Amino acid sequence: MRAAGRLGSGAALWLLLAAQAVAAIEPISVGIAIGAASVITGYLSYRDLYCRFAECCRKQRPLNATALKLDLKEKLFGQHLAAEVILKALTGFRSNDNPKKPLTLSLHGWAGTGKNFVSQIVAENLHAKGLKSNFVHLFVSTLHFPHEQHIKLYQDQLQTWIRGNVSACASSVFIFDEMDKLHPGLIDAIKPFLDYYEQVDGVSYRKAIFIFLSNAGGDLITKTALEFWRAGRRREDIQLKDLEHALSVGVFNNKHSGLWRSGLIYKRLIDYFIPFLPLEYTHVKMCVRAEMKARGSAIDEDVVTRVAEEMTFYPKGEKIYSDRGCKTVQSRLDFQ
Ligand SMILES: Nc1ncnc2c1ncn2[C@@H]1O[C@H](COP(=O)(O)OP(=O)(O)OP(=O)(O)O)[C@@H](O)[C@H]1O
Repeated sequence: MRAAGRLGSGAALWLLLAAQAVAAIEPISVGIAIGAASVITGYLSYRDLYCRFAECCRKQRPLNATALKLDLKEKLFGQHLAAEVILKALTGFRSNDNPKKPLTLSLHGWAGTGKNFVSQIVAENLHAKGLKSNFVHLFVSTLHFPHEQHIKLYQDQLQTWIRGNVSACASSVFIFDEMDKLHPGLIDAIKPFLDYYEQVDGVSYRKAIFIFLSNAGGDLITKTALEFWRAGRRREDIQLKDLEHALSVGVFNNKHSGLWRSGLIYKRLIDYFIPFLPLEYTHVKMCVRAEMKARGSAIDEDVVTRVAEEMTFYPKGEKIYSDRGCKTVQSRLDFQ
């Protein structure tokens, strides 16, 4: 939808040069002048101009894979599997102009290992406003679906909400936190949207992204990490194949996973089960340093050590993994 037809290129150039000349004299006029010239010449449509001020869902906004890779490398600690799989899954999905189904990721791990944190990074790389974007939607089980007796109502609301939002923006992102606290069966309401249909009631869901976050499977992930540690093998040697299948089966058979006997698993509609490994003492220290940096403070290694040593580590004998990951680092830092 163009605001005006294009003028001849000579006239267009003249108008832009005139706008620049005005800008040199009076900088405040620059936006208005260039904006007006652009609209008149057809270089910018009303929509382009509008999108400079308001958030727009740009269908073809490319994913900057380099920026995402850098974010994951620099900000996410101790999660080599998650970083690798998320980068691959997102770049593959977004570089495909014609995906056959929406991308569905299921993130698993104990508290404070970075599942919400990574969702935030992903959201920011997909939509400039990140979690605050109108096209990124966060559902929290205990907040949005608290009562077991209202499952049917929640299912209807969820379908309506997702349908409405994908109609408005095909590349919408939906994040479901606390999946392990979701009533069994509820999530199956969105199964038709995750399937390989070209359209459902006139809406295509194929460009949307669904991310599930869950503590379910955390024990299984810890067990594998511990086996590697006890065998003297490097944490970085743990591969997705060491965990992914066991994770999907474990979650499918776990009544408290939100995906118990779920058609999403049965029909293989979840593209990746992504394990978040339990965090070690060194990772906790990295989190403390990152938090200090974010607060603009100088890194004080004594404080870093003090905060890390205040955390509780398990299993009882070896004390390798922080039982809350990096979750209480921020509040502990306040007390130093
Ligand atoms: N692997 C990590 N790398 C860097 N920072 C992390 C990591 N894990 C956690 N953090 C820090 O700890 C905070 C809390 O972590 P986060 O909310 O992502 O945990 P979670 O895995 O979603 O936990 P829960 O299962 O309880 O929701 C994050 O905001 C981040 O600052």
